Amino acid sequence: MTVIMDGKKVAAHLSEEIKQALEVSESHGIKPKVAFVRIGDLSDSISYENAAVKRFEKLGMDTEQYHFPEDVSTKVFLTKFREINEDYSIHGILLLQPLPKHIPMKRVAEIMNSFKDIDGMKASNLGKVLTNDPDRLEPCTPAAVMNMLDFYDIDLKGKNVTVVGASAVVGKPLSLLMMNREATVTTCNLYTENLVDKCKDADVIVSAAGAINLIDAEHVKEGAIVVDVGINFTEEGKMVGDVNYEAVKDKASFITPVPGGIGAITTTVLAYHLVKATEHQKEPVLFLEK
Ligand SMILES: Nc1nc2c(c(=O)[nH]1)N[C@@H](CN(C=O)c1ccc(C(=O)N[C@@H](CCC(=O)O)C(=O)O)cc1)CN2
Repeated sequence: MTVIMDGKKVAAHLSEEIKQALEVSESHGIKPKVAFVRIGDLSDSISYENAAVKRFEKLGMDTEQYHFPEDVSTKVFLTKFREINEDYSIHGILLLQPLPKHIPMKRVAEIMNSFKDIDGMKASNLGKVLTNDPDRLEPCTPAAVMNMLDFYDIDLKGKNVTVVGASAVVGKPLSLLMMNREATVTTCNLYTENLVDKCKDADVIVSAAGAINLIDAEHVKEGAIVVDVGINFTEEGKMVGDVNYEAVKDKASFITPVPGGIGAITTTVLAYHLVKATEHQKEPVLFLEK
């Protein structure tokens, strides 16, 4: 019998922890506030931002949205981004990705204070994923995958994991998080030759490549755990993942649906990171460190 992993249940569990932490913050007179920063109007970014705003408001957190036109100059954008970063009333920043090609991600990341980096995009936070330093803010989507596996008591130690997708926001940090749990990880991308061969012996397959129906029954061994991180929209506007869910679901022992799987946890992890970020910023000495 396949277990359908329920992202809403995991998000509800995490929300309870957030509510308790918010009570503590509020007792110190602090209300966490997030800034969403988006350049351009990519539909993926808009959907993510809208979903996140809804989640934060539901949890009673303050939000502020900053939108820039696609052709904003680097100078204008970096000046404004610096101001947002230096605003003491803002405890966390989510920069919607991808950025337009002319905006240098490296410079934006350098400006961002590491304690406001609630999606773990800075090299300093990603480095802590590599060294397995627990005092970090990690990218939210990989963290959501780990939350899901933990909630269902899935131990990765010794497991063969194939991660499909090697982006800096999902695939690469997720591979590291799983290696930190002593899994044997193979990281693939859309150009990997013989993807079926890389997947068909895996105990766990995670797809985060952003390609509809990339993972089909032939990729999945009987009893494998299948985690679908893809968020894609069909021409009819329906949200679907990377996995051909109907073809795979009876072969898998555990599977995440889309919607209602990893995507349903990600924005709650983001809110959890905002609470953590706010905690750090109560300590002025820590906050001054970059
Ligand atoms: N800084 C970042 N920007 C972006 C990221 C990211 O991880 N960091 N990822 C994408 C995410 N994305 C589309 O590509 C996307 C994610 C989530 C949603 C959404 O509607 N989520 C819903 C629930 C969905 C579900 O149940 O699966 C929610 O959270 O309520 C839309 C798009 C974009 N940019």
